Amino acid sequence: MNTTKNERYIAIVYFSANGTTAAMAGQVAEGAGQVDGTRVRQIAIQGKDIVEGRYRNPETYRVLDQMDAIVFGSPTYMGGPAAQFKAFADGISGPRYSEQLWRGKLAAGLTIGGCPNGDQSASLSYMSIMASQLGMIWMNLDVACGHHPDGLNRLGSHLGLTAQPDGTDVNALDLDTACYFGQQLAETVHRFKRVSEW
Ligand SMILES: Cc1cc2nc3c(=O)[nH]c(=O)nc-3n(C[C@H](O)[C@H](O)[C@H](O)COP(=O)(O)O)c2cc1C
Repeated sequence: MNTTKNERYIAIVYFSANGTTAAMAGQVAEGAGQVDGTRVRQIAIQGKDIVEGRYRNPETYRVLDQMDAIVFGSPTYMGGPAAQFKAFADGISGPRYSEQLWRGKLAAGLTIGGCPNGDQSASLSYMSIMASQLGMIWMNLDVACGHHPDGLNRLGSHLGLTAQPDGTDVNALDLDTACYFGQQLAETVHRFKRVSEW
């Protein structure tokens, strides 16, 4: 990957079976891409890359090595991240853990569940613990529920993004929240880099 000094790189790596997590990932990418000098990659975790329960696509991890920030995404299944996401997470082990290769990168999480409180926070908790094991810096959602003029963060999640489908689509306010979050994340990445280079 060719990198440019002033550009910042964000990846959203997610699993989605039916497209709603993918729609949230797309909105995060949209928001992040609105910030000048930000390049965004979306990486879908594919079942075909999971062999004997472990994610085996080294290229995904190599791309993530280059990023300034990584957003982790999974639907909530049975009160936690989907098995496909966990297979990806377990595949991070090795030097990325033992040598903390992702130390100092920003991390964030997104999830979706069929219920307004479908224990989605358990998925976000898992992602934040995983990020802390890797030495990453967790980014929260800074919108007070019930106090945003446009109704963002209607589900009242601060640990990360949660969402709920409205029929087959994702609720429009949840998509707007994801777009806002992507923008905030990108701005934070640029701020962080400026401070660390100072
Ligand atoms: C096996 C399974 C378990 C699920 N468990 C939960 C759950 O614990 N909480 C919840 O709110 N929704 C749950 N759901 C609903 C999904 O999270 C929801 O349909 C989501 O939008 C799917 O994401 P996707 O469209 O990206 O595949 C479950 C769905 C499946 C298939």
